[in-house]
Amino acid sequence: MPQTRTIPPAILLLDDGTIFHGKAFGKIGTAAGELCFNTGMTGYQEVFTDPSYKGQVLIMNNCYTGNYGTKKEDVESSAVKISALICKNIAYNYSRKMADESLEKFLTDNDLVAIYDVDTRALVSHIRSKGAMNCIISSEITDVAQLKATLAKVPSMEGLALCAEVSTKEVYNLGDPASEIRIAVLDNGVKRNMLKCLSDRAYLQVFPTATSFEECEKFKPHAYFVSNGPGDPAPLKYAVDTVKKILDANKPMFGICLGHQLLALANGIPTHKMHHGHRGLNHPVKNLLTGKCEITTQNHGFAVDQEAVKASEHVEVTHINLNDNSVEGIRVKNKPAFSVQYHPESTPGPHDSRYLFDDFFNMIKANMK
Ligand SMILES: NC(=O)CC[C@H](N)C(=O)O
Repeated sequence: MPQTRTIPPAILLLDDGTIFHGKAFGKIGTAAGELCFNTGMTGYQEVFTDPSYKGQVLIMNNCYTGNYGTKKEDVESSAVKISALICKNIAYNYSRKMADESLEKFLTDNDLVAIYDVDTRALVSHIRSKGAMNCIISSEITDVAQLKATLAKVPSMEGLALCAEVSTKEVYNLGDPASEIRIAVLDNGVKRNMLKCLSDRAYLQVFPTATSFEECEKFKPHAYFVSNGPGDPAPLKYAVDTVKKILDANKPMFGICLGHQLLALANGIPTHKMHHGHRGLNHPVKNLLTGKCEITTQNHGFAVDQEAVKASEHVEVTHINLNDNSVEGIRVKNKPAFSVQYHPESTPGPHDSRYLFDDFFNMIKANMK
């Protein structure tokens, strides 16, 4: 006899009052956050564990999620970081020889509340026209008034500082201590593959997000790496201060995503909340220094102000997004510092932009002479 499952219903309520009904998946419970969508067809496990997604409820645009199960190594941090998940269809059965377990088991082990059988195309269209907004999902509460009251207490992503919640609490080292290059990593919620791309070629000391420049200097680093991270970059005054000191000391610096936004803020260039962000694996970016196009992995809801970069005496745009012309990369004139808004470590995603790690190491070596 084939086993039958009883799948409890679940409800999704948006800040503007829109309701979607679906089926429960993962943990039976209630969870809330800011709605965002990712257009990638693969890489769900890496996306769910990317610490930059802290505080966000993720819609997967792909019509099926879970087809290839999950694998212990395919994570970008120690646990799932999204607040909740919305899918069209869930694959209970998976097929991949190398997989360890099903997505269902992985999400239940990670206490993640999810809903599926939702018209995700309609939901994404809604966000694309109305903009990012908070939402709540529940598979335990059916009373809409009660859900509305809980949702009203969820803070807005704008102005929210979240890095301290996902950054390392302890300083630790990675890579070969005998390496000629030492890099101080400011962990704002760093993805594992960024650390791998760096520690394959250097000895790293990884610091909690709020570590001062003076404290990092005790490691005697040749360069600084400022990582990705969740939330709004604008309230992170401590990190902006550290980046300013890195620049004042003429130390080579590479920033990714939140690290890019911090480099802009340290140069007096503001950031703003985007209408609905960029999240996916196929965003076309043009490198203005080489004239070449690269297909990039992205995950951000804030952006660097385009006009302010253009007007800046100290900073120039190096990369632009070919979909909307937004700023994708900057460099500081006369300083060894650059950053990109997208994810060159690209797990998941194409490897077109890995050359940026070569650029970083070449810059460090030139600076050591
Ligand atoms: N991946 C990231 O570092 C994201 C940066 C920032 N939290 C944003 O949403 O724009």
